[in-house]
Amino acid sequence: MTAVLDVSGATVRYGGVAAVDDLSFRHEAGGVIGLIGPNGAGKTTLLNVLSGAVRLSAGSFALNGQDLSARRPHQIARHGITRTFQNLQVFGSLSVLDNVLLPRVARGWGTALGDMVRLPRAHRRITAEREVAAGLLDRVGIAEYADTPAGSLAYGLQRRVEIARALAGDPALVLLDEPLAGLSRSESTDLAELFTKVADEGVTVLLVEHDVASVLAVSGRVLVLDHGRLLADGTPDEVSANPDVRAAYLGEEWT
Ligand SMILES: Nc1ncnc2c1ncn2[C@@H]1O[C@H](COP(=O)(O)OP(=O)(O)OP(=O)(O)O)[C@@H](O)[C@H]1O
Repeated sequence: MTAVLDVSGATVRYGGVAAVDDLSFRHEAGGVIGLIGPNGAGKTTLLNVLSGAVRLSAGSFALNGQDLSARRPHQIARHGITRTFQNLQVFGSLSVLDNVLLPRVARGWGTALGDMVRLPRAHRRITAEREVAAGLLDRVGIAEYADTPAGSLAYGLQRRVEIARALAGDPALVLLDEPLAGLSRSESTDLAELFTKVADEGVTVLLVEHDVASVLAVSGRVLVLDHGRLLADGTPDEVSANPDVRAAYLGEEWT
């Protein structure tokens, strides 16, 4: 069976520092994969690699058997890996629906130009895209805010806008970079439930998050990085019981 994600010997060096150091893992089962580790462990660097923002110094990664390690971010997105960012990236003055519609329409820009001379077809296409975008809002639980300016929503709801936009690319794998940062406990619990729902719908979720308790609660598999290397890999129970993991978190918050 082809792995959804196959990371092999992945290494990123910054000068003398290996932010990610000969990291290998395969993931075939879908679901939510939690990626945790102390500060500076290499989590964000790995996410940046998988989304094409950072190039590997050595090694490779493949999605569904296709090596994507030399591809650019937009190509990687087209091949099925999309992401959200640590800092919210919503267009505050645009409506929630337009935030999700925009990347879908932009993706078909060549077609849009052609459409200018075939207006009925353009109208049908935009109508269809709006329906898809509305469906995405419904999927992430913000359908009622479709016409609201995204910037006026509570922080937790803006996170959902970002997730809807990541899902708009029809990904096989979505990378979430600290989606719970800055949220209240109840907002965190609500949003974390969404990750499980997205995974149940068939999109593999790779979740980087400092809130370890939430990661353990929603992930089927947890990878623990330390100094760019895989320190532990297992179920939430296995990882929680691992003394090396607790030692690595010494001085930092552990659940
Ligand atoms: N652009 C860069 N230039 C130089 N060093 C970098 C760069 N990006 C990351 N690093 C270093 O690589 C290592 C891993 O950093 P990274 O941000 O990936 O860790 P992290 O696990 O995401 O940490 P945190 O939990 O604090 O966000 C750190 O030592 C960091 O200082």
